[in-house]
Amino acid sequence: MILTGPEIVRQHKTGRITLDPFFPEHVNPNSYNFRLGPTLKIYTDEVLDVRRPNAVREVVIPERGMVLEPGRIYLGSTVEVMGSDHYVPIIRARSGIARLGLFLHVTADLIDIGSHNQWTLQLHAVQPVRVYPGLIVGQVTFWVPQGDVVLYSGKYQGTRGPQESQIHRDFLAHVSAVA
Ligand SMILES: Nc1ccn([C@H]2C[C@H](O)[C@@H](COP(=O)(O)OP(=O)(O)OP(=O)(O)O)O2)c(=O)n1
Repeated sequence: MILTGPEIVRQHKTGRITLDPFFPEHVNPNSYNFRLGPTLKIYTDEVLDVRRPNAVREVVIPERGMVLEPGRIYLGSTVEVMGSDHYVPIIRARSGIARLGLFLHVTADLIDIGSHNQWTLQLHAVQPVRVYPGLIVGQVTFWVPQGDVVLYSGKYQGTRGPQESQIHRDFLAHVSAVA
């Protein structure tokens, strides 16, 4: 079951949903719009490695905008700190952004219950597209879970701004577990 816009507002008022900052005009019929934060991280190596940390450079998106090129992943983040201990958030692009061929995430739309963060966006452009800091790029939906709730306590908890992949930490833990 997905929450409607008015129900998102109600649950935000009671503190069961975090949307910070909150703007009433960002409420949609069944989602809440979020904005693109001011910084992007770009991997500097051509070949990425799941076993190791991958170096990034950080850029600030100028007010005049920045063109995202195809063939790269740009890690951005939401301006808003969002989350819920009661509902499952799923993030999507706004359709106006999708209609320009800009992906907001690369197959990672699911947010854990209990993840209260500025979430990381994996921006991927089909053709060159100019973006601006604070652009209203995406929307978050909230879904009613069924079953016992276990709150997220993973490696990205408490983060702010774009976060590069930490999957190498899993790999090392896995290797030492099976060795
Ligand atoms: N596009 C996304 C998707 C997820 N997240 C955040 C919120 C999620 O609760 C957290 C972890 O997501 P996953 O469980 O999908 O990722 P991992 O399994 O890699 O991380 P962990 O081991 O911490 O669970 O990352 C994010 O910021 N941006």
